[in-house]
Amino acid sequence: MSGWGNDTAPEQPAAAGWGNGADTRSGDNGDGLGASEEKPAPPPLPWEHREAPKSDWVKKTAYNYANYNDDGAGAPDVTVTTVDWESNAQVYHYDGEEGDVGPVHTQLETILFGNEDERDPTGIDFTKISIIDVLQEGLTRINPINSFDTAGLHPIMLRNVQLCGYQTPTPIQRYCIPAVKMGHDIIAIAQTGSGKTAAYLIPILNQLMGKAKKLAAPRPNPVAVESGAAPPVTAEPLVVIVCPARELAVQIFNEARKFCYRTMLRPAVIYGGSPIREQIGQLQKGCDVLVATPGRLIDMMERPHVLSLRRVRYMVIDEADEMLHSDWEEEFNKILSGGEQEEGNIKYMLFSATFPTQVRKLAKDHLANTHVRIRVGRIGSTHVNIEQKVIWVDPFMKKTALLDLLYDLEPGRSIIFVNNKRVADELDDFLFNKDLPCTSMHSDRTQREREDSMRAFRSGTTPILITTGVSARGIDVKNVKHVINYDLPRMDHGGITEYTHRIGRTARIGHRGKAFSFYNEHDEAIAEVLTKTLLETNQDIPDFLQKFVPEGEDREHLKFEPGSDEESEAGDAGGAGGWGGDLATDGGGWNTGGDSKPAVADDAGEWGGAGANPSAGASGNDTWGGGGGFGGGENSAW
Ligand SMILES: Nc1ncnc2c1ncn2[C@@H]1O[C@H](COP(=O)(O)OP(=O)(O)OP(=O)(O)O)[C@@H](O)[C@H]1O
Repeated sequence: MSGWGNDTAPEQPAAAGWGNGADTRSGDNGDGLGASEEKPAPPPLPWEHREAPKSDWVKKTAYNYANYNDDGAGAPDVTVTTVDWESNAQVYHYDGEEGDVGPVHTQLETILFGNEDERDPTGIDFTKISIIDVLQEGLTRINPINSFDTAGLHPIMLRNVQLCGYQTPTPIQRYCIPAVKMGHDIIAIAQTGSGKTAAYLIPILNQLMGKAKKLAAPRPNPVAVESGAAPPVTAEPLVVIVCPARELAVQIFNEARKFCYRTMLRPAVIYGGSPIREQIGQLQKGCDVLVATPGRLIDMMERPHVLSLRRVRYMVIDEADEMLHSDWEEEFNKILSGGEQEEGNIKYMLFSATFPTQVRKLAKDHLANTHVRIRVGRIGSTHVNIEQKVIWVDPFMKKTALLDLLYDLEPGRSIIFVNNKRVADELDDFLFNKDLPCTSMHSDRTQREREDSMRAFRSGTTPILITTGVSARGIDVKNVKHVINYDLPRMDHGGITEYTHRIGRTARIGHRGKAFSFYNEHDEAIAEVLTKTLLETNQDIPDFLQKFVPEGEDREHLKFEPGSDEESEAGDAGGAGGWGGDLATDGGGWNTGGDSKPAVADDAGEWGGAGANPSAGASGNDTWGGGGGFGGGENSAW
């Protein structure tokens, strides 16, 4: 077995995959898993007989239930080596007496930013991330920054950016940093792994540098509260960041810890599943930047002595399309009205990699008329650095195929997505019994198990993570080399949007990665939009998807129709000037790269290079795109 789905020049038939449907899907090029004339389909070996090659996967590690006894509920004879909750991670403690900027704390600096020699991001391929078209709409045009050095950042913020190892702003950062400075509400849409978190954290925190004392509630040094020398305070954050998943909240909190370093701003995170009293304890030491999942946020809002939103200046909704979903509507409205502030007092920022039309319309209702909308690439597009393979695997062959794939791949962090919790448990057992170093996570697990699982995956102790969609969005783990869709997302459960988020766990910020998806006749519903998604970044189209390849003009200018799960803007494409679904043809907006081809264009040069001139492509026409785009006019999709 030499490779998986390594198929093919277009004129050659594509790899067939694992299955017994060789008659219709035969003729692979001999290096995939499927049937071919030279190499007939292997008989379905029972996986029990398969042995791991002497590969470099690390040794498997069993879950340590001794670590799990955090609430005193476990067996008394178990040695408890409690791992703390992520929400208790160390943050910079300013001393109010010291002014706006605190002194260096060498030990914490290493905890937050890692060892000095690990901070340099060399090895990242920045050329392909530069790309593409950046489109903006709104009453004001934003002049993008070209470097962090000239972005007008407070010296401490600039230092924190350098400590993170960021040398050049990503496209979304180039626009968001000045847009926040100008005081706009923002909707920002950019591909997975393109630095959206820093795109809001850096400018928002920068705006508050030096003003925290004036804006924040007076409060004692948090250390004094911790030691009991001062009474607890009510948390009155200036910034609230809401996101849909616990792991994501923790991750954003960890980013916020970095950018708050040596500032007066104190970050905290609250999320469901972990002891509320611990999180209340954190809030009562004071909090300026609060990261939260919606349920826990509302819970805390109902305890006015613990949390008040009356001072909030910035509200960020991360993974905004998910958050604006009808399931969250009630929570969302409660959160938005929780500050009871005068209109205009709070700046709203919505971020995501995907943003179906319907949800964007809803989003617009919450924002000021002066908001700006920025998008990098087609909404919901996948990144060109991800090599995507779709492999035919009959349902009963999935385990065998997975095993083969894992044995065949170069060992490295891999995420396996499944569609239900039972399958996640089952695969975890199955792979573990095959001596593969795996862990798993889903929403039925306790929060302790979820955190342990993520920690083990992040650290590389268990480089294989099996999970449901709970981890599809936002999770940023370095060096995820492979994503495997053991099950493709169903159209009624996220569809192509979920696919985009799932595979976006690899190839982040200029790295490369591979995404494999097992496909069979049950996945036909997603086939058409999946095929177009593959075509968009010039991926190989296997035989069994060939019938979904659009023809002629439609092939040249791929249209992502509304009504598909990943909504596009057919209505406003083709010159209407909105957020066109077809970057190659729509005249809307302007691009930074001087090249109006979509993300596959690889010739856009360095970040911030050719794109320095924001009027390039605008044709000096104020009504960008020829009608309705500018200012969200009537023809706009908004
Ligand atoms: N300017 C930069 N230079 C180098 N690395 C960066 C830069 N900005 C962000 N990063 C890093 O890129 C990674 C991805 O960023 P982030 O998680 O914010 O992506 P995202 O756009 O929010 O992705 P997703 O849509 O999947 O949530 C993070 O590890 C972050 O630290």
